[in-house]
Amino acid sequence: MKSRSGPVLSVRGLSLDAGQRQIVHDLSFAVGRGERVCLLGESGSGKSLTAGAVLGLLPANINLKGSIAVAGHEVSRLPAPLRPASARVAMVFQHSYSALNPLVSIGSQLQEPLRRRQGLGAMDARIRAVELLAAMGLPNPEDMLRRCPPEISGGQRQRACIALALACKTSLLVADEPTTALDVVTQAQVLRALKAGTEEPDAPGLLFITHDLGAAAQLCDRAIIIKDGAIVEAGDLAAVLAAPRHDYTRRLIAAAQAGSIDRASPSAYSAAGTA
Ligand SMILES: Nc1ncnc2c1ncn2[C@@H]1O[C@H](COP(=O)(O)OP(=O)(O)OP(=O)(O)O)[C@@H](O)[C@H]1O
Repeated sequence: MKSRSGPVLSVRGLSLDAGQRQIVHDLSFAVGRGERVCLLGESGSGKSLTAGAVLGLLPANINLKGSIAVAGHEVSRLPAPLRPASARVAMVFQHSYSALNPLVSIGSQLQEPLRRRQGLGAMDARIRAVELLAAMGLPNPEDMLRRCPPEISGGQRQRACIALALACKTSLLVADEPTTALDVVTQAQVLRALKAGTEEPDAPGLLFITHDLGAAAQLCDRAIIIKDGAIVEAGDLAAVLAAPRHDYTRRLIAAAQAGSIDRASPSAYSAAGTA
């Protein structure tokens, strides 16, 4: 899917260090509205810290250089709570429990941002909450509204988290390893939910943080491959899979083929040059 307007996220010359230790080096990339971009790399390559910088949630000991603009606002030095409403970023975490209050019903948690951020009245917020849960492929969304997070499965909870992120109506959604804690069938449901949620006409751009090339291939339009905190390759995901230019990318593809080829886009993988 092509970007529908100017970038909702523009990262320029981003470097992150922890004192003497340089962790992320001079990253530059952009995400357009409605575009799904993966930041893909092995464990420890700097993906989560990059996501933290975009979200305004960096640990206190990490220093930042460079520029991050969300919906046109420069936010690199603004922690999340100080950002203007139009530059807020919604987030889906790996562990769905950490994003939800276990004692409050899914319906109440969903309706809160629909009322506060979208200005909907009680009745319209309830209708929209049901629509969002249905769009996530959740069975019996009316019933889901009444349930509390511990009363539903992990995959259902993660899809409720995606609905909650979409209810915030931000221009950018960051999902950091949202399928890693789930089994293969549930992963596919969550990836479908993310796809559905980012396909509406006014959908947010998605930055999908993952080490799982198979998951990225099912969801994303464009890939940014990161190794040791630096971009080694970036471009249209199908093109990267078909003709990887960097040895590291070839290794990621080979590892994905060896581990989970059945989950990935078969056409992309059959075309992948994995010398
Ligand atoms: N607050 C911190 N202070 C110092 N070093 C840190 C800090 N947070 C992370 N690091 C280090 O920075 C590097 C990148 O970490 P990061 O969490 O961004 O990697 P990642 O690619 O997201 O890995 P994973 O997929 O395992 O989460 C790692 O070596 C990590 O140990």
